[in-house]
Amino acid sequence: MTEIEVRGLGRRFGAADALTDVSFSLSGNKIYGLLGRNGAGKTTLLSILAGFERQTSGTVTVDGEPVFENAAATAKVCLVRGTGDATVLRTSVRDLLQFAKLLRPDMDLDFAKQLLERFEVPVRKTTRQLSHGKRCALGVALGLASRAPVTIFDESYLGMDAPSRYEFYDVLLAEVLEHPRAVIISTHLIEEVGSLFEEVLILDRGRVLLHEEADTLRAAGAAVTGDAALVDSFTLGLEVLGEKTLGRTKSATVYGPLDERRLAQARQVGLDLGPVALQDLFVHLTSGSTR
Ligand SMILES: Nc1ncnc2c1ncn2[C@@H]1O[C@H](COP(=O)(O)OP(=O)(O)OP(=O)(O)O)[C@@H](O)[C@H]1O
Repeated sequence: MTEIEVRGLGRRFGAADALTDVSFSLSGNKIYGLLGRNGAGKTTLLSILAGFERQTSGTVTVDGEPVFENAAATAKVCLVRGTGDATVLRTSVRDLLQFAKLLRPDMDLDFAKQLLERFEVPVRKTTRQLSHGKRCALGVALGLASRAPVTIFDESYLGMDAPSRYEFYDVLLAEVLEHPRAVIISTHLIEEVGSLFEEVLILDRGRVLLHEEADTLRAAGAAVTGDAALVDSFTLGLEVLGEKTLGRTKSATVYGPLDERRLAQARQVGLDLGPVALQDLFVHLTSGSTR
């Protein structure tokens, strides 16, 4: 079971801080969701985690080993970015697989080939000749087949069409059951992929805004809907993340645990209580925080 420790991490680009005092631990073979608005620092963080770039301050360790320029640690991490780093190559997909196997001896080449068939990636074409979506699928296939103890997908499947993305989610779930490992997914498709997350980390302007078990997070809020006056009285004293009013009906998103007394109160006055989607919580927690 791989342990990732990030302590006081900072990354500066010129005069701007992309990451500031980021600290967290990821412990266990889980699927982690990394969320954050555009420019929040997700790619920067993941690139440092994978040893692709160096931090300005702080430490990042995988199983106690610093990552940067440490082959033993970086071998444990496979980062698939965007459309994959193979996009610039003129090699055929088939040759690229052999090359990937040389770099990552743990890679399951047969599994990679199966995935490419499943995603209908033509192996005779060069990576340059592939469509954007097929390049994404190639990156995803290499990441899944890498069997790296820490496998990271940084918006790597966004270019794939919906059926292919759902295939990816299915394969990912089956794969982590059969070969447990830590998987970090950075995404803006929260509604689509959020149900896979076991733990969620939200970055906000380069800082950790929240790090929570996904179930705790989902249970941490509620959508309260009903007569506007009743909703107002029910939510008095609660942390209200957002409200929508349509005529006399109001829906308020509250954040924080609702005790039995509150739940009974809601039922008594006929208010409707629903779970809050991860995406809604994310939008509320990070609204107004771009840079
Ligand atoms: N090479 C670089 N030079 C200068 N600034 C950079 C560089 N890379 C990232 N940044 C800045 O660091 C901040 C974080 O960028 P990053 O790409 O990590 O965010 P992100 O959360 O991945 O965003 P997105 O969701 O838009 O992909 C941004 O303000 C960005 O402009």
